[in-house]
Amino acid sequence: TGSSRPQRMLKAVQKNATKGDPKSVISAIDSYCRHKEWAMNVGDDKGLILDSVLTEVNPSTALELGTYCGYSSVRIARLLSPDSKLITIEFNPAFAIIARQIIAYAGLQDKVTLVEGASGDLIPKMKEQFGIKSFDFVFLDHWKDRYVPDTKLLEDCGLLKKGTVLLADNVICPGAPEYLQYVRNNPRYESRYYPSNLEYTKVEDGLEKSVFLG
Ligand SMILES: Cc1cc(-c2n[nH]c(CCNC(=O)c3cc(-c4ccc(F)cc4)cc(O)c3O)n2)ccn1
Ligand SMILES: [Mg+2]
Repeated sequence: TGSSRPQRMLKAVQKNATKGDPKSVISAIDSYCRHKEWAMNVGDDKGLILDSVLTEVNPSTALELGTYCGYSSVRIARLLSPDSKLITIEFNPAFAIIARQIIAYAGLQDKVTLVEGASGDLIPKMKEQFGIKSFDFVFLDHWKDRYVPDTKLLEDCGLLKKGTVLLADNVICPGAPEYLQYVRNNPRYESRYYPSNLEYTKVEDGLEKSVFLG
């Protein structure tokens, strides 16, 4: 049995990036996925939009749904203030193993808590298990058909507060049409679409930013 795509991505980071340097980890992954083999990281184009929204929000507590190999965990954690934290949820143990190593290689393990499991099971445990009152920022990048149920779950668990920013990847490709419908027609959200392209391709995609109004 050969290596997996995530394992080859980790090898590329260990070969081409500098330990403790998040920027070099991001570039190593982007270069590998653009020139060697595609992978479902948010990527460098949408990554710039993610960076700008994060800089604007400057979250103390951030949640990521869908870690994959940790590319966006590194993008997010590198921009957090000293005492701020990121909790990231990954469903697939094979992805989680790689993500932990990539996050550690970037030197960001103290800012990131990776939790393995399904979003629907873990979101209701956030308060009791991680002492979270509410999230300032949520990056939705997991199964596209979970965007709506998990947003409703975050609301019902009291994990959103006035001003919480939700940023959703892939609203065009693979697409999250029900989610766009939900946040754009809901008076409790102020939404805006940021056009871009599917990671490492010319295919149209984009991010939807939605501010929870309380
Ligand atoms: C239920 C639950 C689930 C999770 C969870 N953890 N990891 C993920 C990964 C989800 N991501 C994607 O499927 C994804 C796909 C594409 C894509 C693929 C093929 C194409 F042809 C074009 C585009 C592009 C992307 O940018 C994506 O993000 N989900 C975590 C917790 N709980
Ligand atoms: Mg994505």
